[in-house]
Amino acid sequence: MNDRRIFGLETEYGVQHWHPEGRRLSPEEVARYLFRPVVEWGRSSNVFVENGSRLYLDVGSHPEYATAECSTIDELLASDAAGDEIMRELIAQAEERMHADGIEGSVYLYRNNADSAGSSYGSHENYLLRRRSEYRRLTEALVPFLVSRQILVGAGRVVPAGVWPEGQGQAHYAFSQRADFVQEGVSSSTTRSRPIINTRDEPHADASRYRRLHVIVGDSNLSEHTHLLRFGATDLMLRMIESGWPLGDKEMPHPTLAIRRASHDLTGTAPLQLRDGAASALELQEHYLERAHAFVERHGAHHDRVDQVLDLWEEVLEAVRSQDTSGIDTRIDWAIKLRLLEDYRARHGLDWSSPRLAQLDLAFHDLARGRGLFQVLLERGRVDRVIDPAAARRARTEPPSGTRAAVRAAFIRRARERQLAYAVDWTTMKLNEHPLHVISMKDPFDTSTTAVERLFDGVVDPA
Ligand SMILES: Nc1ncnc2c1ncn2[C@@H]1O[C@H](COP(=O)(O)OP(=O)(O)OP(=O)(O)O)[C@@H](O)[C@H]1O
Ligand SMILES: [Mg+2]
Repeated sequence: MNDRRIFGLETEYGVQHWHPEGRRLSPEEVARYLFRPVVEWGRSSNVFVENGSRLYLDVGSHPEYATAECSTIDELLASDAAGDEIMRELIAQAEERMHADGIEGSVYLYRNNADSAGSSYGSHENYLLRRRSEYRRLTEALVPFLVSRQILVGAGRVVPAGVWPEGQGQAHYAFSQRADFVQEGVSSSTTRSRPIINTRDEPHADASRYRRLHVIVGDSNLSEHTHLLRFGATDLMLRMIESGWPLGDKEMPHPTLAIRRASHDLTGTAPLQLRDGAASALELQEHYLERAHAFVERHGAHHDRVDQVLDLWEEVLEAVRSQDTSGIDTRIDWAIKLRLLEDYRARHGLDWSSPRLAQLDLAFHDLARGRGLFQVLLERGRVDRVIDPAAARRARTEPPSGTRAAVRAAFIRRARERQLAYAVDWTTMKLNEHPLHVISMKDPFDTSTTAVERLFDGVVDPA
């Protein structure tokens, strides 16, 4: 069994300008300010940066950072944290320029999944698969796992009255931000129909050998442990499916209904319809965890955080089962947020319908240090970390070392040292002045920089 996989995480951010009296800029205007320095050095609002990751502004107003290809979860956590840092730097520069233009107020940056206008934006996971795996079977087998996974790794949401059950229902707290926006199970469209898995076949690699699985159902997570569980458990699921490990026949005929039911039921016990019978989110996850334990016992752990993933998986299920989240409320997003809101609710005697709670929910996702509520908990040591903060700081400029991202970063560094314009995507790189010398990187595990050296030492600076 090949033990290595590529992971990547794409995060779309929400931005908002706030001014107590003056005119507030629209999110589109804010995004344009944010990307001005990017356009100045990269000549585009779609660039690859020095750590090998992609930074861009699509149509609309949600800046996106896509981590470089990572071959371990630790690399992924670091590369992802670097994205938040880059966005903070862009915010600081944008505010300076705005103030220079006479526009007062502050820019808020949110790592969440819905704005006040009711539109949703994503947190997309990417997993490398071998082409030979039966893709259709794999995605079908993954859907019930992904539908129930939100009880592990949802980011938590204050739900206003009238949302669930649809058109009615009291205000309450739910596991997931994204669940109510999901419109399909497995489909090739991302924006129009918002599926759980997007099947558009863009492997960003040798298409005869690889596929890229694009999971777009996840919430934007904040805590490193929640990311660890999200990627660690999903990777274990993929390994089990790829190796034909028996997972039982858990086909889910109505995933969009099931995902809503599971999200709005904090007990984890609401029955979700399967093709044969029904199972709750808790039962489904207990089943997958039992299978994963047996799988790891048979095949051994394939990386050094497998035991931690399995333990955390069990701890979260135990918390849901016992309705006691005190064991996970420093590690799992929905539980961290729930504790904060419950404390506030108790102190002020508030009902879930209070607008104060919806504001705190939003403030939880504010990325500003010293202001965003999750950031403050982190700074006060009330949230546990997985990686050394120094590793996250290094990842701002350094690529993950085990993938072609290292080659891309070497190319970008040398091009920028010489102030040469370049064009890069996930699999190719070239200098605009030397359009015939395209470097192709079809194998995401290839870390050889020979072609980059040949280009710069042989073509750009021949001896
Ligand atoms: N071969 C691969 N297998 C798995 N993940 C990959 C592979 N190549 C790149 N990735 C990761 O996939 C993500 C691609 O991000 P990007 O935003 O470009 O996604 P996209 O789906 O191609 O495009 P868009 O968001 O514009 O629709 C990155 O996080 C990257 O690290
Ligand atoms: Mg993207």
